[in-house]
Amino acid sequence: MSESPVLLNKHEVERLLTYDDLIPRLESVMGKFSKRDSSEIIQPVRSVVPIQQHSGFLGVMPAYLAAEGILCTKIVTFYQRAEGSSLPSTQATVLLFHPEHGHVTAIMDGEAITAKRTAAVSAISAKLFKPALSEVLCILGSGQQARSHYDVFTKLFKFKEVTSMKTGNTSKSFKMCFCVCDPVLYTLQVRVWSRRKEMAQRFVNDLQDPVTVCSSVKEAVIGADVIVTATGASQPILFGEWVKPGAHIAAVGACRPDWRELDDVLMREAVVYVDSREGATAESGDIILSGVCITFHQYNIADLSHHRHTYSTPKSLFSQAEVFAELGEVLNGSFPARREKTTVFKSLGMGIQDAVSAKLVLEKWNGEH
Ligand SMILES: NC(=O)C1=CN([C@@H]2O[C@H](COP(=O)(O)OP(=O)(O)OC[C@H]3O[C@@H](n4cnc5c(N)ncnc54)[C@H](O)[C@@H]3O)[C@@H](O)[C@H]2O)C=CC1
Ligand SMILES: O=C([O-])C1=[NH+]CCC1
Repeated sequence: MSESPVLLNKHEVERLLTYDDLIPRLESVMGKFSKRDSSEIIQPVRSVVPIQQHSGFLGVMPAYLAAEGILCTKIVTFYQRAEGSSLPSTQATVLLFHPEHGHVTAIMDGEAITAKRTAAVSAISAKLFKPALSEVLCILGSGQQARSHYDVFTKLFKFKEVTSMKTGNTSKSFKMCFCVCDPVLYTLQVRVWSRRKEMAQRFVNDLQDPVTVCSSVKEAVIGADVIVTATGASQPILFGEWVKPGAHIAAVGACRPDWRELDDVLMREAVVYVDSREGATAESGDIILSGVCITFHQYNIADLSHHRHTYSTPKSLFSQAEVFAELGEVLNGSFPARREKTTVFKSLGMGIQDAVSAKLVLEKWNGEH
């Protein structure tokens, strides 16, 4: 007879799941996933049931990680809620199974896992793609994801260190200049925007450090080095013309094929990374619907020799934004991190991320009992 499953509530999961432990596990599993070279990791694209009547969706996200002995599924619902609704728009439960015998070993809250693992993956993208000197972080949205992103981004990137030079006397007999490498700490500036300013203000009131509340997306993003989009928007809210060249955007919302957070200009100009190519091409409106304009100039070779073009009118086609690489392909060294460019990391969420998070929580809980 199998033992009863361990039951862990949101409070317990939040306590046990720390970013310091989680980030290396996510980096490792995403790097392995992107190798696609074995049956070691199985993760189908999320199955989604639309609940049209109530503007919601039910998603099932299974994953099997043979080497780690993890068999898991998350069941998640996500809804488009009215502003100020007291109900969470993303709710989830994670089940861990015994891979050999098939019984359920743990049932745990998936809201905390979803909030933390999504933010941790965005933070990994920022580590790889943000400009070297990043001083301004902008968060669009003020819900659960906005908060977890604030927490992990300010934990990891709170300060940048630069070196200052000092001169002084070292001995009585002669004067000498010496240099001291002194770390100077600059506080990362954080800006937040939300559809209703009072929601952004409420978000800020819960924080210890100063954060600027902005009245418009444009005001919030101009000059920002790192931008997190974590909204329920279904139409673009972030426009490429406002984005500082070289900035990094972690795009977390718009997880339906007909939803957008980012406009075509941004999708065209940025180098686009995703968590999973299959997930992104099935579920991301920012990728599926973004019209990238390709212009062809056709020449007649014979006429070229006389310096005349047969077709002087360019012909244009529209195609989807190109996915440059998966985050895991950068983590495993197959693709470069093009930090010098404007970069978008389009996150949809992956079952393997939930699976390693849940395993970590269970290990920690087992360690305490
Ligand atoms: N990539 C991933 O792995 C995950 C993505 N998500 C997605 O991230 C987004 C945020 O999720 P949560 O923070 O859990 O939701 P939430 O409901 O806690 O926060 C949503 C925020 O978006 C704002 N918002 C809603 N509709 C908007 C609109 N039309 N225009 C501008 N702002 C709007 C709300 O005011 C609120 O600030 C959702 O789209 C959700 O589906 C959620 C979990 C994981
Ligand atoms: O990965 C996830 O859990 C979700 N992505 C979009 C909504 C929920």
